[in-house]
Amino acid sequence: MSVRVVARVRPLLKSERELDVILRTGASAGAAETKSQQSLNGDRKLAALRDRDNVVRIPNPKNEGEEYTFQFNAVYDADVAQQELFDAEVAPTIKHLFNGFDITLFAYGVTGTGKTHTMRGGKSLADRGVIPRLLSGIYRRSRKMEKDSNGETTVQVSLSYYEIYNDKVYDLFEPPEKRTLAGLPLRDNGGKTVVCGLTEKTCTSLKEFEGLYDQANTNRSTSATKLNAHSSRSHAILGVKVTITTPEKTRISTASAIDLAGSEDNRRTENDKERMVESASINKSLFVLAQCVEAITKKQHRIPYRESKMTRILSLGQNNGLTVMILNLAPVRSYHLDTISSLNVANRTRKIEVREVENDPIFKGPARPSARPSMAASRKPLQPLTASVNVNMPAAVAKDPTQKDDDKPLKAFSVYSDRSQPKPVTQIRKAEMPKRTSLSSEAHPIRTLKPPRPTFAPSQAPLSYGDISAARIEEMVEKKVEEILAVRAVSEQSRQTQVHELNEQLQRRLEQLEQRIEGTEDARAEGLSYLLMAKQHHARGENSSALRMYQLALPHFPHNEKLASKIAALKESLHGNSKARQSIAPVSPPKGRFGSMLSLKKEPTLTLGKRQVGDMDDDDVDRVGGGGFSSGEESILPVSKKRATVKALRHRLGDRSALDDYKDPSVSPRTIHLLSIINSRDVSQIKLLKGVGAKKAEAIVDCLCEMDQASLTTADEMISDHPQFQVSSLAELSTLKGVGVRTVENMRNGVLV
Ligand SMILES: Nc1ncnc2c1ncn2[C@@H]1O[C@H](COP(=O)(O)OP(=O)(O)OP(=O)(O)O)[C@@H](O)[C@H]1O
Repeated sequence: MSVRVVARVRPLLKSERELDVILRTGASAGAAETKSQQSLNGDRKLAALRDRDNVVRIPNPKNEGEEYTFQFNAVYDADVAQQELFDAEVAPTIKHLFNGFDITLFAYGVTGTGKTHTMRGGKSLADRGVIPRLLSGIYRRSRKMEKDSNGETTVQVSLSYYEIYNDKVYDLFEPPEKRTLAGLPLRDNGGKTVVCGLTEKTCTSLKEFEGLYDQANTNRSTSATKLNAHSSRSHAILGVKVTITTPEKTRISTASAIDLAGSEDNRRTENDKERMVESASINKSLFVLAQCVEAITKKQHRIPYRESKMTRILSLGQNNGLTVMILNLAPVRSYHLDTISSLNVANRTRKIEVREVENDPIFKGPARPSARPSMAASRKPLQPLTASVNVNMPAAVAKDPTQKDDDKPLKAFSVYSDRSQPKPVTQIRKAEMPKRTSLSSEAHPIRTLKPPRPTFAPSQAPLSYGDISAARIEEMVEKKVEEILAVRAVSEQSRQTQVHELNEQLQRRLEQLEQRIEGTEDARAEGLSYLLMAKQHHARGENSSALRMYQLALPHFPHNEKLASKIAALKESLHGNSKARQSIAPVSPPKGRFGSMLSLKKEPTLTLGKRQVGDMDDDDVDRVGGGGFSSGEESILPVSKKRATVKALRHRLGDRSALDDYKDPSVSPRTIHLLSIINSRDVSQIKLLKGVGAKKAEAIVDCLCEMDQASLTTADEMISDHPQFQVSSLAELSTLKGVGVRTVENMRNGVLV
């Protein structure tokens, strides 16, 4: 089953104007069909609840005359009440939770779009959000279940609540002063990511929950930003563990309700230093989430879950059960690009499949047959007979020998063959084969050797073969089987000990590694990431932000002269010292025989201004807000324009010289010049290239900086203005994030030498 993605458009805030509304909602052509199908499937009530719009339309930022259309499972307009959203999207998941499925509900969207309002909501009954309503539903169902079973079934609800703040995990049930610098570590446990040392509180009623939840929320990191007076500065994850115990079994399932922090465009936030760091961390984790979504939908081998704690915990596409994503949207123009970016991520998320697997119950009492066909399942156990049966053995033999039943041997226990595992069976049989033949009631070639049955007189009991009595045979079989079982038990025990020891060793190593990474190396990594951010800001010409980041890095590298002089230079530069500005300016492209950027055609900038939606190709995925436009069928682009673009591209790719250049950069001065511009990491120059806008230029520089970071190990290397990673060919250039063959061709064609 795929992730269910629903969009919710928030109403206008007091500061916003009707005039600026750019989002439109509506129904797609196939919506009616889907609804009638749902009704046919019998879920009429749910179908009625979900009988609503399913499409969001937003204008093309470059051409207001065109609209992009994004289709979701449902779309909730600004006038939709909390209750309505809950009834249609969350209430139906509760029964799955009680059937042993895990459920994940998460709110995603730009800052100030209503995620916290949706998940937590307000204080009044009508304003309550998804989370308190979910708990209310869980308690109601628990009570009913307990009542219907006359108290035989009990349901226990326990809670954990934590936040991921600056990529560190903190327990929200603990006061902030108890937090450690490194936060709580994560572990992989049977395919699930778990937070170690988290408080788990048993909670017996909604009232108790409200007390705990409200108190914990005071521990959550929130602040006022320019875009939201109560902005969440962290991702908050509430885990609701439901344990259902019946006389036979115990089943545990978990509902995770996640209020993600919102992405922020720092050109609009005017964030201070602290907010900036938070914002960088929030944006990074959301960027990783978008990358994970993209990698999953493109079926890539590597999904970068581990690059952020949030994605590791969310494990989108790896988690079992049901997942519902609520995409929160602001309807106004000031969110235009961010909204398109969110719509794209959500659109891709719809295509992610989640395994609909319920958690295994734990049975009480003796071991139950496994649901999975296994050796244990196909094997019938040894069935010991009671002492009284043993006592009656002679009597049984004394029965009328003509009766068919009497042909059956009497034995102290039955041994059944283990068909799918012939080896051990052969072992048992081998040992007893000659004797067993006489005990078998079935036709057997050796049977002829058996003394004729009628010759057995009652006085000859117990049954004997030669000198060996039946009792002796049974005794031998029993002994042999016991021996085999004992050997097996010993080897199983030693195997388990080995596995246990190995697990412990691995655990120890893991802990050491984690301590290294999260402890001592954490500080250094944090310092390096400030330097990376500084570099990225610097490349974009955002010198004051760059300075802030360098200053934040300083405590991590206190004796680094280069860093100190960098900060001094930036300070001077910001104070208008043109000399200093020159010294810290980003690396300019080499002005060699191929000329400077001045020799570039003026055309790229002009083309960019007039660029139409139809000009977008697959390489444009990250053009807007880092999220990119989906090439999927829901992002509707004018088909004729698409065709024209493809045709033009084919024509260009058909150009021999272009292909030659692609293979060998050395052949064309144009190629070398293009690469020098790219390697300059100068956003202001790169964005002038044909087919590259400011966003794409930033994405390219960010990508190069990240590659630098990957190849850099010291702060000195990081501070250095000499980039480490050099793009050396067009092929290499086409592998950068957000760039593809077509973009490269575009860029190259725009370069004039
Ligand atoms: N459906 C809605 N109805 C009424 N008010 C809403 C709705 N959605 C959002 N709001 C209001 O919009 C403002 C921003 O909402 P909220 O704080 O929930 O945003 P957010 O996405 O959680 O932001 P951040 O990511 O910064 O935490 C709040 O004042 C909230 O009350």
